[in-house]
Amino acid sequence: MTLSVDAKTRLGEFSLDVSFTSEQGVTALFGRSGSGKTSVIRMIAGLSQPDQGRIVLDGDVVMDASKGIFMPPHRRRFGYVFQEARLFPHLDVRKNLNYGRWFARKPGGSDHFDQVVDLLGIGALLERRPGKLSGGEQQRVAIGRALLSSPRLLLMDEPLAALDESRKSEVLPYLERLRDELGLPIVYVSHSVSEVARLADRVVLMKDGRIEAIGGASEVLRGSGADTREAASVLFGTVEAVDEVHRLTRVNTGAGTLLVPAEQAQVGKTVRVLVPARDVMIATTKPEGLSALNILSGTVERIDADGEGMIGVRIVCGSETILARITAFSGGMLGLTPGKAVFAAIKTAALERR
Ligand SMILES: Nc1ncnc2c1ncn2[C@@H]1O[C@H](COP(=O)(O)OP(=O)(O)OP(=O)(O)O)[C@@H](O)[C@H]1O
Repeated sequence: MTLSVDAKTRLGEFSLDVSFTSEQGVTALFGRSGSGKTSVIRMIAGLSQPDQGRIVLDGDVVMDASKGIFMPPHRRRFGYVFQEARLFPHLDVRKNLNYGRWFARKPGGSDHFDQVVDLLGIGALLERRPGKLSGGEQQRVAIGRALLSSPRLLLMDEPLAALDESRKSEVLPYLERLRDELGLPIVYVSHSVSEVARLADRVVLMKDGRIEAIGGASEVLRGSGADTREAASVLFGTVEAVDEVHRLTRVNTGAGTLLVPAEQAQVGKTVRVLVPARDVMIATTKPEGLSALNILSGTVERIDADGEGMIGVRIVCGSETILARITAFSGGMLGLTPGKAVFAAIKTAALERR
């Protein structure tokens, strides 16, 4: 599957000019509020039309401004999930889900219905109306409704943004299952580093209506997060052991072995570990008597000042690069320069299941 998007347009004062391709898996459109993410996903969906450009899915031209081609949204067969679930309040969950099937060119049979219901864990909710569901449950039903329209591509615009933290963590594993089990390409709009780190295969970083970077999640989040305060490293690793007593998981990564809070990981599974740059401390001698569980040795590769009194220090640890964000003052005190041997003490690392 290849989605190629080329679009140039003016929206009032705002000018948008983007060009990217998205392959199989999850492509995140990532960036600060107002960077243009929603505008791009709306153009892909056919809910708005750019002044210039072309949008093609696997050779099927859904929009070409120069040729006057504009396929209406329902003919594109792209599923769309919004920030709010937008379910029909007077219909129960089953009928809301069936509404999606009416839009399918070739609706799947009851097997497909059961598969989607099972994938999203909504079997017990079928007879309830949306008013009797939590926000997370409503969103899972909305995703189910989109899937039952048998889309060629799923577009999701901040599907977790309206949920509180505990609801977000309830829905996230279902999004991972979607990604891993259905093989349906997904374009996912988000401004959350942790969501992107956890879900995205490829990240399109947007700023002021332009694309600032495109690449793998680790590369883009480490290189230049949408906000440098949120920059983070994403390390891929394998679960080596789980310590249920201390609720810790030992993960082998290219940077070394890390102990990460999590008690439900499966030994042998590939996982992602998110290390926020602001939670990495740097020492020039191996620290002792420190509460941080993970201390990695490495070499400073590069130092970037952000103009706000902070520096981003890229440290090569084994085959990985970890980003630390510390004050320029501390950097000066430690005499950090490229090539210097250092220790990175990681205060918090979060396991992002894969
Ligand atoms: N129809 C429109 N007319 C005028 N300006 C618009 C229109 N649609 C969007 N904009 C402007 O375009 C800019 C980008 O908006 P957009 O919603 O795409 O950003 P975003 O990155 O998705 O932001 P958020 O995360 O807050 O949803 C904003 O400044 C917005 O005000």
